[in-house]
Amino acid sequence: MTVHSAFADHSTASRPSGERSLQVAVLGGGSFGTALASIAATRGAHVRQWLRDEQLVAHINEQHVNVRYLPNFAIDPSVHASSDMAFVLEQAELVLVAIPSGAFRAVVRQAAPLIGTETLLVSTTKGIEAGDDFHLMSQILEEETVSRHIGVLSGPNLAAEIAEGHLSASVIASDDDMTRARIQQALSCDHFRVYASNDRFGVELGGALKNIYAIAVGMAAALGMGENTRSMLMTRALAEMSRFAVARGASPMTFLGLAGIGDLIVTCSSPLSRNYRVGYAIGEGRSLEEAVEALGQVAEGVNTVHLIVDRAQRDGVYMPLAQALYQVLFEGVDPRDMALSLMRSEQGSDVEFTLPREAALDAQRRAARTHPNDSRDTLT
Ligand SMILES: NC(=O)C1=CN([C@@H]2O[C@H](COP(=O)(O)OP(=O)(O)OC[C@H]3O[C@@H](n4cnc5c(N)ncnc54)[C@H](OP(=O)(O)O)[C@@H]3O)[C@@H](O)[C@H]2O)C=CC1
Ligand SMILES: O=C(CO)COP(=O)(O)O
Repeated sequence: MTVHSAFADHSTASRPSGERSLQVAVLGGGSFGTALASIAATRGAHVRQWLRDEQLVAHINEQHVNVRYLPNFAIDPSVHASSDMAFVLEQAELVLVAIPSGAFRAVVRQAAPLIGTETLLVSTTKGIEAGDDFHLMSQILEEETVSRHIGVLSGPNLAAEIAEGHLSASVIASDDDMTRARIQQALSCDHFRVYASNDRFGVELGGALKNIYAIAVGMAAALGMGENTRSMLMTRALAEMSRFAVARGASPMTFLGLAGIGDLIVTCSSPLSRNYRVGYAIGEGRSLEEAVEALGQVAEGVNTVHLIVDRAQRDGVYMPLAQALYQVLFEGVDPRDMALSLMRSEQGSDVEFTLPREAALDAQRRAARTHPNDSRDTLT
């Protein structure tokens, strides 16, 4: 097995000198949690990482490799893994939570008694909690802990590429300017940049929503659809994502940034994305269950699509791509039939923030009334 030492290669240039070390806790031993733990350590922080698998804990501490999630990369040797939550959180000033959405609340609840009002608390998870309440991860952090410094880290961040030292960037979103600035200090290094945003809700929704469309694009790729198709899907996905997020109070501008279009591009383009891989497998003819089982990790988009379609229906937000994916994944609709039906659906406005969708549709209705024989109905 070749173990690259990209983290170590970049550490010397990045480590600040003469500063008191920040105490960082990472909850979660998956690939992103591990990559972030290593980055924080190369920046000079004292890093403890919590995971529940004792064998993996021992391996990380002895071999400095996460054999399950990032087998080919050397973790900064100062990262200390443990399955003891109290030990990991003892004195932690910054806590990064990298746990899938299905287990997020339970883990945060376990950590909560050890988190103070001044602890910086950041979710890296791109999902939505199952249930009727439509809770994002940062809302869970707010509900379950007393921390006054809550943030969300999201962006085009394939963990394996970060681990390899590929130049990457992310967004820290928080209402609190000190939280944003301190996370930027703690995590930015020669191969990882961290930009700031005050639209926590928009950044978080961007990360959760793009997973849905990565499944759809993976499916289209496996079906042999071309680059025009990919581009159309991604751009219309962006329209849908921003429509949904804006209806829930986010800024449309956020979707022009790293946590919007940036993350959509990477997740819809790379077989390293778990969501893309699930879509690809389904496009090749596997069932959803087979695709998820073969992946062996969590593809958040599978649960997110269900929650988004439900919420969009209740709130009256038009989301044809998400709806179509839902029907393919859960109602047995053939993806090719679905593609044709989408091609025959309404053609509204390109960018709704310049030409509102209703205005475009209204003009089409008037044209259809005054020139009924010019073309087929575009509003079917
Ligand atoms: N991987 C990536 O490229 C990126 C991921 N993200 C986001 O970050 C989040 C974390 O991702 P990632 O690091 O890849 O990890 P995963 O989503 O693969 O999660 C794996 C970690 O969570 C632990 N875990 C799962 N269920 C539980 C539970 N019930 N109790 C305790 N621990 C549990 C796993 O433990 P065990 O091994 O014991 O099951 C493992 O340590 C994801 O939600 C993802 O959306 C964001 C950017 C990039
Ligand atoms: O969020 C990611 C990249 O930014 C990783 O996506 P996946 O969860 O699909 O692997």
